[in-house]
Amino acid sequence: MQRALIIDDTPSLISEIRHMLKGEYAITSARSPIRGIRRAISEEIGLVITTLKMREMGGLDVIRRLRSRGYQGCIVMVTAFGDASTAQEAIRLGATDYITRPLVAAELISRLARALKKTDSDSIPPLQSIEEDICTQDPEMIALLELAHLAANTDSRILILGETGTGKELLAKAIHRYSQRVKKPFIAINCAAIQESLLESELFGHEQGAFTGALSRRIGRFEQAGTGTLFLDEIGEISLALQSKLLRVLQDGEYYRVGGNQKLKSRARIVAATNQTLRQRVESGDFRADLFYRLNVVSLKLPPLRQRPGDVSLLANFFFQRFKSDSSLAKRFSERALEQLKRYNWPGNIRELEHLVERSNILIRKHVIELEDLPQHIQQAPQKTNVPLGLNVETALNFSDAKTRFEKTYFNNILEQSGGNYALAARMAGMERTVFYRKAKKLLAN
Ligand SMILES: Nc1ncnc2c1ncn2[C@@H]1O[C@H](COP(=O)(O)OP(=O)(O)OP(=O)(O)O)[C@@H](O)[C@H]1O
Repeated sequence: MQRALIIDDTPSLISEIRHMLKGEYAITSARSPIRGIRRAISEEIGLVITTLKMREMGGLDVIRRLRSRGYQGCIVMVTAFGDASTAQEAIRLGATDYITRPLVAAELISRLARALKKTDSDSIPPLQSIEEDICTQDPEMIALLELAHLAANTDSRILILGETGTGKELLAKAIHRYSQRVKKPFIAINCAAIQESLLESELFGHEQGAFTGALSRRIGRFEQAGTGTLFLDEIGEISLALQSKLLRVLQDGEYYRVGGNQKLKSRARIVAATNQTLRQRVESGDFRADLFYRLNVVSLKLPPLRQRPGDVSLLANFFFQRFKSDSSLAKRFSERALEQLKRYNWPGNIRELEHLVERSNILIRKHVIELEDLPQHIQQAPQKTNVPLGLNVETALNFSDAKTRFEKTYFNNILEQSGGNYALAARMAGMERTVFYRKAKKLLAN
């Protein structure tokens, strides 16, 4: 028997619906919308019946959250407060149907059956807007998300630019989710995190015996992506030799596995990202101009967090909500703490803020987190300018904190001097590229 989950906080309505659907569905219920959403997804329940007004969270939010987390089942909204505009809004957000009370058993049963049939025949869930997945109130970001939404529905290649932690991968995933390829794979590869010698086989796969250690045939990311989306992160890091191989795939869609002679075709949509100024790399001859133009059909530049101070409190609250336990109230930063957070430079951008919230949530046993509870380097952050190298580190810090602070400033500055080019920055620092990359990422996230 098909399972159905009723999400509502009034026991009388739950038992009314339960009674009407007895023998038709295996009914289960959740009086907490948050728990209901989790159950619908984790238990893969095919039908969700929700109401509009609940204390913990409204029904429209339930629909929005279910769809933004990839729930593909049928959602029917039942309410006594229905009006045309709420119905339209529910449908726009992804509800399959909308039924107004008082309920009549026969009508409810037939409408649910019709809604389930419609869900089965719909190949693509209703499109929502990218803005709902990505928290922002910054006008520049909102304009960028509108453009991303338009581009998502085309097959154009997209180049996402932005400093580390600004949300490039999140945006790439949202673009995939709002594209016609949503039911196909989304495959990501970070070109900076993989050794140059292995990157080619990661991308294109290899045949058995292609090189020492290639014990069996392995398919690469292009093949895994199929007709889905391939996200090439840190594209600016690939060598000139690999750039020409990539160019060939982008030009005519053809490639070979390493050590193979069977011509393969790629039909994946390419979304690439970089935290470098690729144009400068093209001018300096480090990045092929023809590849740059092939990738840069639509370009989306994510602003750093320090340029969108209005988003700091919005994102902080969003993360506090995410990290809170079911029973507790979400924590928050005090006004003074928020003022300082808005002044801070955020070299690791949103990832750094997310980690700060996660840590504050665990370590600070107060509901409101004060300025004094923030890490020293944030409390003492002067302004949103370049952090000076800081050789006059306060002796108030212990050695380990002072060392971390120095390293963070060093990596931040050297990356800025290299225009965000990890390979160049690693050379300037005299470090191996992948080691430099891993260390920079770790430091700038905290
Ligand atoms: N606008 C946003 N709303 C909510 N969460 C966000 C937003 N932007 C980024 N995040 C979160 O911040 C973290 C970093 O984002 P993401 O990994 O997409 O950044 P990135 O630019 O790809 O980083 P890198 O260049 O280091 O790979 C993720 O956990 C992501 O979910």
